[in-house]
Amino acid sequence: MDATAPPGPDAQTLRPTRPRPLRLDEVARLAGGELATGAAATEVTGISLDSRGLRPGDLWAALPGARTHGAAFAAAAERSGAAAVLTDPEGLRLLERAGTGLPAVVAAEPRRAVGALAAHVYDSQPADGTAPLLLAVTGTNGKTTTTYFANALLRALGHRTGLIGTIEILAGDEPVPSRLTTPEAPHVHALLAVMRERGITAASMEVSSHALEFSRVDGVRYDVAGFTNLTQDHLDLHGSMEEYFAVKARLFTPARTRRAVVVVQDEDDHWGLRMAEHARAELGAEHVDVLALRGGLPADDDAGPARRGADWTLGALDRRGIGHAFELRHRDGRLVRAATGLPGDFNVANAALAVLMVLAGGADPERLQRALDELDPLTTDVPGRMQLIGTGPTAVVDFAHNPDALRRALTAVEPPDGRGRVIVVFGATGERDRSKRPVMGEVAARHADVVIVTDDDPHDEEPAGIREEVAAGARAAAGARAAEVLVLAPRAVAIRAAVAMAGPEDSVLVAGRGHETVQEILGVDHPLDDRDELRAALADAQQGRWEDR
Ligand SMILES: CC(=O)N[C@H]1[C@@H](OP(=O)(O)OP(=O)(O)OC[C@H]2O[C@@H](n3ccc(=O)[nH]c3=O)[C@H](O)[C@@H]2O)O[C@H](CO)[C@@H](O)[C@@H]1O[C@H](C)C(=O)N[C@@H](C)C(=O)N[C@H](CCC(=O)O)C(=O)O
Ligand SMILES: Nc1ncnc2c1ncn2[C@@H]1O[C@H](COP(=O)(O)OP(=O)(O)OP(=O)(O)O)[C@@H](O)[C@H]1O
Repeated sequence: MDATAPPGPDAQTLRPTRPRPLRLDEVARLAGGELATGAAATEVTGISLDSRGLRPGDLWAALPGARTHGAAFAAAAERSGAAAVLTDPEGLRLLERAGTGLPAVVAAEPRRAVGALAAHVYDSQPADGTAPLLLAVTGTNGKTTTTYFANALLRALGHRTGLIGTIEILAGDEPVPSRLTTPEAPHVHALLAVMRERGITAASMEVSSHALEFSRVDGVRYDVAGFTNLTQDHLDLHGSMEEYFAVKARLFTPARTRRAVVVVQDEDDHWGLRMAEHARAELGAEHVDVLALRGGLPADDDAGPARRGADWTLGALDRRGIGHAFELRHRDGRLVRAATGLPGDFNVANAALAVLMVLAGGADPERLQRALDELDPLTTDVPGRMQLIGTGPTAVVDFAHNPDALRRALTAVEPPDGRGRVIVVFGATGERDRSKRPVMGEVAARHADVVIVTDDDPHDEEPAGIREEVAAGARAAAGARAAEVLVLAPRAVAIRAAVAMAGPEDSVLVAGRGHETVQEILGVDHPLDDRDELRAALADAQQGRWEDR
C-alpha cells in the first residue's frame, strides 16, 4: 500500500474562513519554547509544517524529518508570506545561516506543539457545543471500512457528515483526495473547523499509528475512539508489537477521548484484551464498551472493573447474500440487530464496531434500530475493500496488505462447498516493513491454490528483490495448499494470468492496492487501477470464450 495520491487539491487547501490570530509570545508559551527573534506582538493566522502549503500570515513549523530539515526550505517559506517560524535549535542555526529575517520561536520539540497551536488558531473544537460529534477508529486493519460504515449510519440517522481517511476526505459536497490515512495536525484541525463552519454535525476519522507517533492528532479530543485489532504491520516504524500496541493505546486516554469501544476477537486475543483493560483503566469501565466477537471473555471480578468480561457479544450470525446478518447483545439485555452486505467475517466485526461507536456517541437506540432496519447503511460501498468486480470466476479486489488481512480476505473468497480454486495475485510494498514479506508469502501458500507474486508499490527499492522475498515465503510453505507459486510482473500481466487460468467456479483475489490508482516503481509513477485491470482481463477472457465456441 502507499500514501501517494494524484496531484490536486488536498486537505491543505481547506482552511476555515475565520481563524483566531495568535501572538508569538502565546506561540512560545504553548510550545514551551522562547521567542528567539522578532516582536512578541507579531500575529499568525494559520499554520503549516510544509513550505509548499504556506499562506500569507502563517506560522511556519520548520521541523526535523527523516530525509531533511524543514528549515532547509526557508527561501520558499519567505516567498509564501509566512509571518513567523517555529523550529528547534538546529532549525534556528539553519535559518541564521540562510540569513532569514523571519521572527522565530524556538522549542526543543516543536512537532509536539503543532497540534495545540493549530487547535487554537483554527478554534477547531470550541467548548460551546458547536463542534461536530467526532469518532476515531484505530487498529491495524478495518479503519477505513469502519469509518465508512459509521459515516453511512450517521447519515441514515440524519446527520450531515464528514470523513477523514485513506481514500478521501469529505468536508462538504466535493470529496477531496487523501494523501495520508491521517493528515498532519494543521490539516486535521483546519478540517474540523471547516466541517463546523459547513454545518457538519458528525465526523468519522481514521487514526493511524503514524499519526499517534508523529503528533498528527495532538490537541484533538474525540467523543468515541474505536479499536479494531492489532496484528503484524509497521514494525519498521515501531520496532516491536509491544511498541506498536503502546502507540495505539495512547488514543485510549482521557486527554484524547471521552469514550471507547474495543473489539476483542476471543479469549486468546492478547492485544484486544490488553486494549480493553487499558481503556477501562484509563477512561473508567463505564465509558468503555468491550465487544467480544466469539464467545464471552474471561472476567476477573476481584481484579476490579478493568478486568470484567465483555459488555457486548456478537451472535445470531447468519449468511445473507454475500454478507451477514447479526445481533449485538449487551449483558444488561439490550439488543441491536444489524446486517452488512460486504463479504468476510471481518466486515461483521467492522460493522458491529461502527454500530456500537455511533451508539456510544449518543444515538437514540430506537432510531438507530429503525435506521439499520430500513436503510441498510452497513451495505455501503467501500472502494477497493472486498470489492466484487465479477462473477464466474468470482473476482475481488481488496486492500489486504499485511498477513492477517490477506489470510482473512483469502478465507472470505473461498468458493462454497470446495468446488473451485482460490487464485491470489499480490506483492509487498518496497521500503516498508520487510519482515512481513515472507509471512505474507506463507499465508498465501496456505490459503490459496495458486499464488502469483507480483509488484505492489516498490518505491525506490529493486522490485525483483521484493518479489523474491515474498515468493521465498510462499515456496517454503508450498504444498501446505498451493500447488503453484508463480512470480510475474508487471502487475497487469499477473492479473491477466490469474484470470486466464481461472474457471467459472474459481475465485481470483487481487490484493494489496485496493482503491489506489498510481503505482510507484523506482521513482516513476505508473497509472494502475487493479479494478480496471481485473475488469479488462475478465472481459477479454469472456470474449475469448465466445470466440472459442
Ligand atoms: C514516516 C512519515 O510518516 N513521514 C512523514 C513526515 O516525513 P518527515 O517528517 O520525515 O519529512 P521529510 O521529508 O524529512 O521533510 C522534513 C520536513 O520538511 C518539510 N518540507 C519538505 C519538502 C519541502 O519542499 N518543503 C517542506 O517544508 C516536510 O513537510 C517536513 O515537515 O512528514 C511528511 C510531511 O507531512 C510526510 O509526508 C511523511 O509521510 C510519508 C510521505 C509517508 O509515506 N507516511 C506514511 C508511512 C504514513 O504516514 N502512513 C500512515 C498510514 C499507515 C497505514 O496505516 O497503513 C498514514 O497515516 O498515512
Ligand atoms: N476487521 C478486520 N480485521 C482484519 N482484516 C480486515 C478487517 N477489516 C478489513 N480487513 C482487511 O484489511 C484491508 C484493509 O481494510 P481497511 O482499509 O478497512 O483497513 P485500514 O485499517 O484502513 O487499512 P490502512 O490503514 O492500511 O488503510 C481490507 O481490504 C481487508 O482485507
